[in-house]
Amino acid sequence: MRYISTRGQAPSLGFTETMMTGLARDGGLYVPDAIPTMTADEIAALAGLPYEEVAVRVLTPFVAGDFSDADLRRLVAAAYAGFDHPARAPLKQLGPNHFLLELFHGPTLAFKDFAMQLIGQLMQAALAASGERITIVGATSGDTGSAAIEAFRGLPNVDVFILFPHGRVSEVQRRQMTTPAEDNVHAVAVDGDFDECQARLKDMFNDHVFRDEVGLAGVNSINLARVLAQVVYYFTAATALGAPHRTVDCTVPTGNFGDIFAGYVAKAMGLPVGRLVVATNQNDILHRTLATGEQRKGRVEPSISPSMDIQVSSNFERVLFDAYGRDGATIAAQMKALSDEGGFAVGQGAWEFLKEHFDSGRASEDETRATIARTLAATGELLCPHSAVGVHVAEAHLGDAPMVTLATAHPAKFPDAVEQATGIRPPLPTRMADLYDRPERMTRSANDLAALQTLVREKRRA
Ligand SMILES: Cc1ncc(COP(=O)(O)O)c(C=O)c1O
Ligand SMILES: N[C@@H](CCOP(=O)(O)O)C(=O)O
Repeated sequence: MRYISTRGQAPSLGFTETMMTGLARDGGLYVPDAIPTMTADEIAALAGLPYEEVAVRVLTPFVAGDFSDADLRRLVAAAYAGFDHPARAPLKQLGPNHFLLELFHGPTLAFKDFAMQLIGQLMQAALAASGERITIVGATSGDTGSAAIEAFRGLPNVDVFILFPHGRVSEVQRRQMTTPAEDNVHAVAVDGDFDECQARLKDMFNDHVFRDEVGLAGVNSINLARVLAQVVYYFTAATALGAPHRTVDCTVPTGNFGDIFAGYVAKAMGLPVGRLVVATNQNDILHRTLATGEQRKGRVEPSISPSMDIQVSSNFERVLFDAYGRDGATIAAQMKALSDEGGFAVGQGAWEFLKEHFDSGRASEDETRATIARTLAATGELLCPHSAVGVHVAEAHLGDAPMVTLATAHPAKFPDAVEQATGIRPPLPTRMADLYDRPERMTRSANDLAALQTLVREKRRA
Protein backbone atom coordinates (compact mmCIF):
# COMPACT_ATOMS: atom_id res chain seq x y z
CA MET A 1 0.00 0.00 0.00
CA ARG A 2 1.38 3.42 -0.97
CA TYR A 3 0.14 6.80 0.14
CA ILE A 4 0.08 9.89 -2.10
CA SER A 5 -0.33 13.61 -1.52
CA THR A 6 -3.50 15.50 -2.42
CA ARG A 7 -1.33 18.14 -4.11
CA GLY A 8 0.55 15.71 -6.31
CA GLN A 9 4.07 17.02 -5.73
CA ALA A 10 5.36 14.99 -2.77
CA PRO A 11 6.87 11.50 -2.93
CA SER A 12 4.57 8.53 -2.34
CA LEU A 13 5.28 6.82 1.00
CA GLY A 14 4.60 3.58 2.84
CA PHE A 15 2.39 3.43 5.94
CA THR A 16 5.03 4.09 8.63
CA GLU A 17 6.65 6.90 6.68
CA THR A 18 3.24 8.49 6.12
CA MET A 19 2.45 8.25 9.84
CA MET A 20 5.80 9.73 10.88
CA THR A 21 5.75 12.44 8.17
CA GLY A 22 2.43 14.14 8.91
CA LEU A 23 1.86 16.90 6.36
CA ALA A 24 3.19 16.06 2.90
CA ARG A 25 6.18 18.15 1.88
CA ASP A 26 4.14 19.86 -0.86
CA GLY A 27 1.68 21.11 1.79
CA GLY A 28 -0.90 18.44 0.92
CA LEU A 29 -2.44 15.59 2.89
CA TYR A 30 -1.63 11.94 2.39
CA VAL A 31 -4.36 9.53 1.20
CA PRO A 32 -4.16 5.85 0.15
CA ASP A 33 -3.27 5.52 -3.53
CA ALA A 34 -6.18 3.08 -3.72
CA ILE A 35 -8.61 2.31 -0.91
CA PRO A 36 -8.62 -1.45 -0.14
CA THR A 37 -12.00 -3.17 -0.24
CA MET A 38 -13.57 -5.89 1.88
CA THR A 39 -16.02 -8.43 0.50
CA ALA A 40 -19.55 -8.77 1.88
CA ASP A 41 -18.52 -12.05 3.51
CA GLU A 42 -15.52 -10.44 5.20
CA ILE A 43 -17.75 -7.63 6.49
CA ALA A 44 -20.45 -10.04 7.67
CA ALA A 45 -17.80 -11.97 9.63
CA LEU A 46 -17.06 -8.85 11.73
CA ALA A 47 -20.47 -8.88 13.42
CA GLY A 48 -20.17 -9.58 17.13
CA LEU A 49 -16.36 -9.70 17.22
CA PRO A 50 -14.49 -7.78 19.94
CA TYR A 51 -13.59 -4.22 18.91
CA GLU A 52 -9.88 -5.09 18.88
CA GLU A 53 -10.40 -7.95 16.42
CA VAL A 54 -12.41 -5.73 14.09
CA ALA A 55 -9.62 -3.13 14.30
CA VAL A 56 -7.02 -5.69 13.26
CA ARG A 57 -9.08 -6.93 10.31
CA VAL A 58 -10.02 -3.45 9.05
CA LEU A 59 -6.55 -1.93 9.47
CA THR A 60 -4.42 -4.83 8.19
CA PRO A 61 -4.58 -3.84 4.50
CA PHE A 62 -3.40 -0.32 5.38
CA VAL A 63 -0.41 -1.38 7.51
CA ALA A 64 0.55 -4.75 5.99
CA GLY A 65 4.26 -4.92 5.22
CA ASP A 66 5.09 -2.45 8.00
CA PHE A 67 3.54 -4.23 11.00
CA SER A 68 3.24 -7.99 11.32
CA ASP A 69 -0.09 -9.49 12.32
CA ALA A 70 1.32 -10.32 15.77
CA ASP A 71 2.66 -6.81 16.32
CA LEU A 72 -0.56 -5.18 15.15
CA ARG A 73 -2.59 -7.39 17.51
CA ARG A 74 -0.32 -6.54 20.44
CA LEU A 75 -0.44 -2.79 19.75
CA VAL A 76 -4.20 -2.72 19.20
CA ALA A 77 -4.72 -4.61 22.47
CA ALA A 78 -2.54 -2.14 24.35
CA ALA A 79 -4.30 0.83 22.74
CA TYR A 80 -7.79 -0.10 23.93
CA ALA A 81 -6.94 -1.72 27.28
CA GLY A 82 -7.49 1.59 29.10
CA PHE A 83 -11.04 2.14 27.84
CA ASP A 84 -13.81 2.14 30.43
CA HIS A 85 -16.36 0.16 28.39
CA PRO A 86 -15.92 -3.49 27.33
CA ALA A 87 -17.51 -2.77 23.94
CA ARG A 88 -15.20 0.27 23.52
CA ALA A 89 -17.80 1.94 21.26
CA PRO A 90 -21.25 0.89 22.52
CA LEU A 91 -24.43 1.62 20.56
CA LYS A 92 -27.48 3.01 22.37
CA GLN A 93 -30.93 3.24 20.86
CA LEU A 94 -32.44 6.74 20.82
CA GLY A 95 -35.55 6.02 18.76
CA PRO A 96 -37.14 3.39 16.49
CA ASN A 97 -34.52 3.89 13.79
CA HIS A 98 -31.94 6.08 15.48
CA PHE A 99 -28.81 4.87 17.32
CA LEU A 100 -26.08 6.69 19.20
CA LEU A 101 -22.51 5.46 18.90
CA GLU A 102 -20.84 6.39 22.19
CA LEU A 103 -17.21 7.23 21.44
CA PHE A 104 -16.31 8.78 24.78
CA HIS A 105 -15.23 5.84 26.95
CA GLY A 106 -11.50 6.34 26.40
CA PRO A 107 -8.99 7.93 28.79
CA THR A 108 -9.74 11.57 27.86
CA LEU A 109 -13.48 11.14 27.25
CA ALA A 110 -13.62 11.97 23.52
CA PHE A 111 -13.54 10.03 20.26
CA LYS A 112 -9.99 11.23 19.71
CA ASP A 113 -8.78 8.47 22.07
CA PHE A 114 -9.71 5.76 19.56
CA ALA A 115 -7.08 6.96 17.12
CA MET A 116 -4.64 8.66 19.44
CA GLN A 117 -4.16 5.66 21.72
CA LEU A 118 -3.47 3.50 18.68
CA ILE A 119 -1.09 5.84 16.88
CA GLY A 120 0.66 6.36 20.22
CA GLN A 121 1.42 2.63 20.19
CA LEU A 122 2.27 2.51 16.48
CA MET A 123 4.55 5.55 16.65
CA GLN A 124 6.40 4.26 19.71
CA ALA A 125 7.00 0.95 17.92
CA ALA A 126 8.31 2.81 14.86
CA LEU A 127 10.59 5.00 17.02
CA ALA A 128 11.93 1.97 18.89
CA ALA A 129 12.87 0.43 15.54
CA SER A 130 14.48 3.57 14.10
CA GLY A 131 16.09 4.94 17.27
CA GLU A 132 14.84 8.44 16.34
CA ARG A 133 13.31 11.09 18.56
CA ILE A 134 10.50 13.40 17.46
CA THR A 135 8.82 16.66 18.36
CA ILE A 136 5.06 16.47 18.11
CA VAL A 137 3.28 19.76 17.57
CA GLY A 138 -0.50 19.62 17.58
CA ALA A 139 -3.30 22.14 17.18
CA THR A 140 -6.48 21.63 19.12
CA SER A 141 -9.90 23.12 19.63
CA GLY A 142 -9.97 21.08 22.84
CA ASP A 143 -10.01 17.32 22.42
CA THR A 144 -7.10 16.36 20.15
CA GLY A 145 -4.72 18.10 22.56
CA SER A 146 -5.65 16.20 25.69
CA ALA A 147 -5.81 12.89 23.81
CA ALA A 148 -2.33 13.50 22.36
CA ILE A 149 -0.88 14.45 25.74
CA GLU A 150 -2.38 11.34 27.29
CA ALA A 151 -0.90 9.12 24.58
CA PHE A 152 2.62 10.59 24.62
CA ARG A 153 3.19 11.98 28.15
CA GLY A 154 6.43 10.95 29.83
CA LEU A 155 8.07 9.36 26.77
CA PRO A 156 11.84 9.96 26.69
CA ASN A 157 12.06 10.27 22.88
CA VAL A 158 9.02 12.47 22.26
CA ASP A 159 8.33 16.12 23.09
CA VAL A 160 4.73 17.31 22.76
CA PHE A 161 3.59 20.88 22.15
CA ILE A 162 -0.14 21.54 21.92
CA LEU A 163 -1.40 24.86 20.56
CA PHE A 164 -4.89 25.72 21.76
CA PRO A 165 -6.95 28.89 21.30
CA HIS A 166 -6.67 30.91 24.51
CA GLY A 167 -10.04 31.19 26.30
CA ARG A 168 -11.89 29.13 23.69
CA VAL A 169 -11.82 25.61 25.13
CA SER A 170 -13.85 24.36 28.08
CA GLU A 171 -12.26 24.45 31.53
CA VAL A 172 -12.15 20.64 31.69
CA GLN A 173 -10.46 20.49 28.27
CA ARG A 174 -7.93 23.13 29.33
CA ARG A 175 -7.14 21.41 32.61
CA GLN A 176 -6.69 18.07 30.87
CA MET A 177 -3.92 19.74 28.85
CA THR A 178 -2.35 21.95 31.51
CA THR A 179 -2.23 19.62 34.53
CA PRO A 180 0.01 16.76 33.34
CA ALA A 181 3.33 17.29 35.14
CA GLU A 182 5.66 15.45 32.74
CA ASP A 183 8.41 17.66 31.37
CA ASN A 184 7.93 16.50 27.77
CA VAL A 185 4.45 18.09 27.69
CA HIS A 186 3.84 21.75 26.80
CA ALA A 187 0.39 23.31 26.57
CA VAL A 188 0.52 26.58 24.65
CA ALA A 189 -2.37 29.04 24.83
CA VAL A 190 -2.32 30.98 21.56
CA ASP A 191 -3.96 34.37 21.14
CA GLY A 192 -6.15 33.32 18.25
CA ASP A 193 -8.76 30.80 17.18
CA PHE A 194 -8.34 27.13 16.26
CA ASP A 195 -7.96 27.93 12.55
CA GLU A 196 -4.97 30.11 13.40
CA CYS A 197 -3.44 27.38 15.58
CA GLN A 198 -3.85 24.87 12.75
CA ALA A 199 -2.45 27.35 10.20
CA ARG A 200 0.68 27.94 12.33
CA LEU A 201 1.09 24.18 12.67
CA LYS A 202 0.94 23.77 8.88
CA ASP A 203 3.38 26.71 8.55
CA MET A 204 5.80 24.79 10.76
CA PHE A 205 5.49 21.72 8.53
CA ASN A 206 5.96 23.86 5.44
CA ASP A 207 9.19 25.33 6.87
CA HIS A 208 11.35 22.38 5.84
CA VAL A 209 14.44 23.61 7.68
CA PHE A 210 12.56 23.85 10.98
CA ARG A 211 10.71 20.61 10.33
CA ASP A 212 13.91 18.63 9.81
CA GLU A 213 15.77 20.39 12.62
CA VAL A 214 13.26 19.44 15.33
CA GLY A 215 12.04 16.14 13.83
CA LEU A 216 8.53 17.50 13.55
CA ALA A 217 5.68 14.97 13.71
CA GLY A 218 1.92 15.50 13.68
CA VAL A 219 -0.92 13.80 15.52
CA ASN A 220 -3.75 15.89 14.17
CA SER A 221 -5.87 14.38 11.44
CA ILE A 222 -3.21 15.82 9.13
CA ASN A 223 -1.71 12.43 9.98
CA LEU A 224 -3.64 9.90 7.90
CA ALA A 225 -3.01 7.15 10.46
CA ARG A 226 -5.27 9.08 12.85
CA VAL A 227 -8.13 9.01 10.38
CA LEU A 228 -7.66 5.35 9.44
CA ALA A 229 -7.94 4.29 13.07
CA GLN A 230 -11.33 6.04 13.18
CA VAL A 231 -12.63 3.92 10.26
CA VAL A 232 -12.96 0.92 12.58
CA TYR A 233 -15.95 2.07 14.62
CA TYR A 234 -18.06 2.60 11.50
CA PHE A 235 -17.61 -1.14 10.89
CA THR A 236 -18.50 -2.18 14.45
CA ALA A 237 -21.61 0.03 14.43
CA ALA A 238 -22.87 -0.90 10.96
CA THR A 239 -22.36 -4.65 11.37
CA ALA A 240 -24.15 -4.53 14.74
CA LEU A 241 -27.13 -3.06 12.87
CA GLY A 242 -27.19 -5.61 10.06
CA ALA A 243 -24.52 -4.60 7.54
CA PRO A 244 -23.62 -5.83 5.00
CA HIS A 245 -27.19 -7.09 4.56
CA ARG A 246 -28.59 -3.69 5.50
CA THR A 247 -27.47 -0.15 4.64
CA VAL A 248 -26.95 2.31 7.48
CA ASP A 249 -26.81 6.12 7.43
CA CYS A 250 -24.41 8.03 9.67
CA THR A 251 -24.54 11.56 11.08
CA VAL A 252 -21.25 13.01 12.24
CA PRO A 253 -20.72 16.19 14.29
CA THR A 254 -18.09 17.84 12.15
CA GLY A 255 -15.37 20.48 12.38
CA ASN A 256 -12.12 19.46 10.73
CA PHE A 257 -13.90 16.80 8.58
CA GLY A 258 -11.65 14.01 9.91
CA ASP A 259 -14.26 11.81 11.56
CA ILE A 260 -16.66 11.96 8.63
CA PHE A 261 -13.81 11.37 6.19
CA ALA A 262 -13.17 8.14 8.12
CA GLY A 263 -16.81 7.22 7.38
CA TYR A 264 -16.22 7.97 3.71
CA VAL A 265 -13.21 5.61 3.75
CA ALA A 266 -15.32 2.89 5.41
CA LYS A 267 -17.90 3.29 2.64
CA ALA A 268 -15.20 3.14 -0.04
CA MET A 269 -13.96 -0.09 1.57
CA GLY A 270 -17.36 -1.65 0.90
CA LEU A 271 -19.32 -0.94 4.07
CA PRO A 272 -22.91 -0.22 3.00
CA VAL A 273 -23.18 3.34 4.30
CA GLY A 274 -26.00 5.25 2.62
CA ARG A 275 -25.94 8.91 3.57
CA LEU A 276 -23.07 10.49 5.43
CA VAL A 277 -24.59 13.54 7.11
CA VAL A 278 -22.33 16.46 8.05
CA ALA A 279 -23.61 18.14 11.23
CA THR A 280 -22.17 21.56 12.04
CA ASN A 281 -22.72 24.13 14.74
CA GLN A 282 -23.08 27.83 13.87
CA ASN A 283 -19.61 27.63 12.28
CA ASP A 284 -21.32 26.08 9.31
CA ILE A 285 -18.86 26.46 6.45
CA LEU A 286 -19.17 22.78 5.52
CA HIS A 287 -22.98 22.90 5.48
CA ARG A 288 -22.84 26.05 3.33
CA THR A 289 -20.28 24.49 0.98
CA LEU A 290 -22.44 21.44 0.38
CA ALA A 291 -25.58 23.56 -0.01
CA THR A 292 -24.15 26.22 -2.35
CA GLY A 293 -21.10 24.71 -4.05
CA GLU A 294 -18.93 27.54 -2.79
CA GLN A 295 -16.53 27.38 0.13
CA ARG A 296 -16.09 30.77 1.77
CA LYS A 297 -14.52 31.35 5.19
CA GLY A 298 -16.37 33.32 7.81
CA ARG A 299 -15.24 34.42 11.25
CA VAL A 300 -14.99 31.67 13.84
CA GLU A 301 -17.83 32.29 16.30
CA PRO A 302 -17.34 30.77 19.76
CA SER A 303 -20.09 28.28 20.58
CA ILE A 304 -21.13 25.82 23.30
CA SER A 305 -19.63 23.05 21.13
CA PRO A 306 -16.13 24.62 21.04
CA SER A 307 -14.32 21.65 19.53
CA MET A 308 -16.24 22.30 16.30
CA ASP A 309 -15.49 26.04 16.18
CA ILE A 310 -13.62 25.65 12.91
CA GLN A 311 -13.91 27.37 9.54
CA VAL A 312 -10.89 25.95 7.73
CA SER A 313 -11.70 22.28 7.64
CA SER A 314 -8.46 20.52 6.91
CA ASN A 315 -9.70 17.11 5.76
CA PHE A 316 -12.15 18.55 3.26
CA GLU A 317 -9.08 18.68 1.01
CA ARG A 318 -8.97 14.88 1.07
CA VAL A 319 -12.51 14.43 -0.22
CA LEU A 320 -12.12 17.26 -2.73
CA PHE A 321 -9.15 15.36 -4.12
CA ASP A 322 -11.48 12.47 -4.97
CA ALA A 323 -14.22 14.84 -6.11
CA TYR A 324 -11.80 16.31 -8.66
CA GLY A 325 -10.70 12.90 -9.92
CA ARG A 326 -7.49 13.02 -7.90
CA ASP A 327 -6.16 16.10 -9.71
CA GLY A 328 -3.45 17.45 -7.38
CA ALA A 329 -2.85 20.66 -9.34
CA THR A 330 -6.51 21.69 -9.00
CA ILE A 331 -6.46 20.96 -5.27
CA ALA A 332 -3.30 23.03 -4.83
CA ALA A 333 -4.99 25.94 -6.67
CA GLN A 334 -8.21 25.65 -4.63
CA MET A 335 -6.30 25.58 -1.33
CA LYS A 336 -4.27 28.62 -2.42
CA ALA A 337 -7.50 30.47 -3.20
CA LEU A 338 -8.91 29.51 0.22
CA SER A 339 -5.83 30.86 1.91
CA ASP A 340 -5.26 33.99 -0.26
CA GLU A 341 -8.83 34.97 -1.19
CA GLY A 342 -10.87 33.36 1.60
CA GLY A 343 -12.69 30.88 -0.61
CA PHE A 344 -13.27 29.09 -3.90
CA ALA A 345 -16.10 27.77 -6.04
CA VAL A 346 -16.34 23.99 -6.22
CA GLY A 347 -16.56 22.85 -9.87
CA GLN A 348 -19.95 21.46 -10.95
CA GLY A 349 -18.73 17.85 -11.32
CA ALA A 350 -16.96 17.92 -7.97
CA TRP A 351 -20.01 19.40 -6.28
CA GLU A 352 -22.21 16.63 -7.73
CA PHE A 353 -19.73 14.07 -6.38
CA LEU A 354 -19.90 15.63 -2.91
CA LYS A 355 -23.72 15.73 -2.94
CA GLU A 356 -23.81 12.09 -4.01
CA HIS A 357 -22.06 11.09 -0.75
CA PHE A 358 -22.92 13.77 1.80
CA ASP A 359 -25.96 15.51 3.23
CA SER A 360 -25.61 18.29 5.77
CA GLY A 361 -27.33 20.38 8.39
CA ARG A 362 -26.55 22.83 11.17
CA ALA A 363 -27.72 23.37 14.73
CA SER A 364 -28.00 26.79 16.33
CA GLU A 365 -27.03 27.27 19.97
CA ASP A 366 -30.69 27.14 21.06
CA GLU A 367 -31.33 24.02 18.99
CA THR A 368 -28.29 22.36 20.56
CA ARG A 369 -29.45 23.11 24.12
CA ALA A 370 -33.00 22.03 23.29
CA THR A 371 -31.71 18.74 21.87
CA ILE A 372 -29.72 18.00 25.04
CA ALA A 373 -32.84 18.60 27.16
CA ARG A 374 -35.23 16.74 24.84
CA THR A 375 -32.95 13.71 24.45
CA LEU A 376 -32.47 13.43 28.20
CA ALA A 377 -36.23 13.56 28.78
CA ALA A 378 -37.03 11.05 26.04
CA THR A 379 -34.21 8.55 26.45
CA GLY A 380 -32.23 9.25 29.64
CA GLU A 381 -29.10 9.87 27.54
CA LEU A 382 -27.12 12.96 28.54
CA LEU A 383 -25.47 14.35 25.41
CA CYS A 384 -22.46 16.63 25.15
CA PRO A 385 -23.16 19.70 22.98
CA HIS A 386 -21.22 18.27 19.99
CA SER A 387 -23.21 15.05 20.06
CA ALA A 388 -26.38 17.13 20.42
CA VAL A 389 -25.53 18.99 17.21
CA GLY A 390 -25.33 15.56 15.60
CA VAL A 391 -28.62 14.33 17.04
CA HIS A 392 -30.43 17.53 16.00
CA VAL A 393 -29.24 17.21 12.41
CA ALA A 394 -29.78 13.44 12.31
CA GLU A 395 -33.40 13.82 13.36
CA ALA A 396 -34.01 15.87 10.21
CA HIS A 397 -32.43 13.14 8.07
CA LEU A 398 -34.05 9.98 9.42
CA GLY A 399 -35.13 7.65 6.64
CA ASP A 400 -35.69 3.94 6.08
CA ALA A 401 -32.13 2.91 6.95
CA PRO A 402 -31.02 2.89 10.59
CA MET A 403 -29.31 6.17 11.44
CA VAL A 404 -26.13 6.08 13.56
CA THR A 405 -25.21 9.40 15.18
CA LEU A 406 -21.69 9.64 16.53
CA ALA A 407 -21.52 10.84 20.16
CA THR A 408 -18.07 12.37 20.14
CA ALA A 409 -17.46 13.49 23.73
CA HIS A 410 -18.58 12.86 27.28
CA PRO A 411 -21.01 15.46 28.68
CA ALA A 412 -18.74 16.02 31.71
CA LYS A 413 -16.22 17.77 29.45
CA PHE A 414 -18.78 20.57 28.95
CA PRO A 415 -20.55 20.84 32.31
CA ASP A 416 -21.62 24.48 31.94
CA ALA A 417 -23.44 23.95 28.65
CA VAL A 418 -25.06 20.72 29.83
CA GLU A 419 -26.16 22.27 33.13
CA GLN A 420 -27.63 25.26 31.28
CA ALA A 421 -29.66 22.90 29.10
CA THR A 422 -30.79 20.41 31.75
CA GLY A 423 -30.02 21.68 35.25
CA ILE A 424 -27.73 18.66 35.67
CA ARG A 425 -23.99 19.12 36.13
CA PRO A 426 -22.45 15.87 34.88
CA PRO A 427 -19.66 14.62 37.15
CA LEU A 428 -16.24 13.57 35.87
CA PRO A 429 -15.35 9.88 36.26
CA THR A 430 -13.74 9.13 39.65
CA ARG A 431 -10.28 8.74 38.11
CA MET A 432 -10.46 12.45 37.12
CA ALA A 433 -12.33 13.73 40.15
CA ASP A 434 -9.39 15.87 41.37
CA LEU A 435 -8.86 17.58 37.99
CA TYR A 436 -9.86 20.98 39.40
CA ASP A 437 -7.34 20.67 42.26
CA ARG A 438 -4.29 19.83 40.16
CA PRO A 439 -1.84 22.69 39.46
CA GLU A 440 -1.91 24.08 35.92
CA ARG A 441 1.12 24.84 33.75
CA MET A 442 0.94 26.55 30.34
CA THR A 443 2.74 29.03 28.14
CA ARG A 444 0.90 31.95 26.55
CA SER A 445 1.96 32.87 23.02
CA ALA A 446 1.10 35.32 20.29
CA ASN A 447 -0.30 33.87 17.09
CA ASP A 448 3.11 34.23 15.49
CA LEU A 449 5.09 31.55 13.66
CA ALA A 450 8.53 32.79 14.68
CA ALA A 451 7.53 33.07 18.35
CA LEU A 452 6.08 29.57 18.35
CA GLN A 453 9.11 28.11 16.61
CA THR A 454 11.40 29.74 19.18
CA LEU A 455 9.30 28.28 21.98
CA VAL A 456 9.54 24.79 20.48
CA ARG A 457 13.29 25.10 19.92
CA GLU A 458 13.90 26.30 23.46
CA LYS A 459 11.69 23.87 25.34
CA ARG A 460 12.24 20.64 23.46
CA ARG A 461 14.77 18.30 25.01
CA ALA A 462 17.45 17.97 22.31
C1 LIG B 1 -16.16 16.47 20.64
C2 LIG B 1 -15.91 16.69 19.19
N1 LIG B 1 -16.89 16.49 18.32
C3 LIG B 1 -16.72 16.67 17.01
C4 LIG B 1 -15.51 17.09 16.50
C5 LIG B 1 -15.37 17.24 15.02
O1 LIG B 1 -14.57 16.22 14.48
P1 LIG B 1 -13.78 16.45 13.14
O2 LIG B 1 -12.85 17.58 13.40
O3 LIG B 1 -13.07 15.18 12.89
O4 LIG B 1 -14.79 16.80 12.12
C6 LIG B 1 -14.45 17.33 17.37
C7 LIG B 1 -13.13 17.79 16.90
O5 LIG B 1 -12.45 17.12 16.23
C8 LIG B 1 -14.63 17.09 18.74
O6 LIG B 1 -13.62 17.23 19.60
N1 LIG C 1 -11.84 19.29 17.15
C1 LIG C 1 -10.45 19.01 17.12
C2 LIG C 1 -9.73 19.87 16.15
C3 LIG C 1 -8.52 19.20 15.60
O1 LIG C 1 -8.94 18.14 14.82
P1 LIG C 1 -8.02 16.97 14.31
O2 LIG C 1 -8.96 15.85 14.11
O3 LIG C 1 -7.41 17.46 13.07
O4 LIG C 1 -6.98 16.64 15.31
C4 LIG C 1 -9.92 19.11 18.55
O5 LIG C 1 -10.66 18.79 19.45
O6 LIG C 1 -8.80 19.48 18.77
